[in-house]
Amino acid sequence: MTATTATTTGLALEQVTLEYGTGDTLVTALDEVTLTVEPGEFVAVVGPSGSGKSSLLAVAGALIHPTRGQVRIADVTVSGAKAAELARLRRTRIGYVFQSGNLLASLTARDQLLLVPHLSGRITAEDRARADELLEAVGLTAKADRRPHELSGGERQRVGLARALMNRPAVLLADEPTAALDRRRAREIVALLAAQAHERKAATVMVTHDTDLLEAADRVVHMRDGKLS
Ligand SMILES: Nc1ncnc2c1ncn2[C@@H]1O[C@H](COP(=O)(O)OP(=O)(O)OP(=O)(O)O)[C@@H](O)[C@H]1O
Repeated sequence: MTATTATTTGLALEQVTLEYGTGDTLVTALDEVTLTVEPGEFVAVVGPSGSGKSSLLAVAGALIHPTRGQVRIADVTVSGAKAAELARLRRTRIGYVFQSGNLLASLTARDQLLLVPHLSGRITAEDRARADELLEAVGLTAKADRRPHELSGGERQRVGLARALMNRPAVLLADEPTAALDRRRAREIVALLAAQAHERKAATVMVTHDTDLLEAADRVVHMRDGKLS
């Protein structure tokens, strides 16, 4: 097994199997999935409901240990890591973009971003500069002081993307990031995600069931019954 382990500073899943339950209730959510995503590469995972897409992201984001197989995130082998190391890995090397932004209602757009360094300790001048740079990158400089209810769905999702980039993630994971958006805004967010993945060299995986959104991806992989093709 070690001889075939891929080396990448991005994301590598090697023959990953994830099972839920046991016996009669056993579900194989991921079935020997192998996937390598290089830094700066944008991979779309498409597949029907229940095919294992969210399970793939949970494993790739070090949220769930696979039943079998290896996951490497930015050169850290997840199976060998202790809980504290995994928590640090999630906080410092992985960015998540959620379906509907997952913003805190009481915080301005800028403060949503500054919450990331705040949770790791303290906010530095460099963090403030980075937050402003990221808000500019997603086209929200003029709306940095607005709270979520003062932003459109697409704008909220842009804030979610900028927040996911705050910790300079090696791995960027997006779970149906366009679910709450109309077609035009969905395309805009995916284009922005692709551009940021490339520019910031994040190994990026976007899960979607929308085959209209695949043009922006460098690579498309299909998931069916827990298997990738
Ligand atoms: N905690 C769990 N316990 C038991 N089975 C689960 C659990 N989570 C997911 N599953 C099962 O694992 C399989 C894959 O689920 P998963 O959520 O990864 O699919 P998905 O492709 O993301 O689906 P959707 O597009 O509907 O979100 C499904 O059969 C699902 O019912």
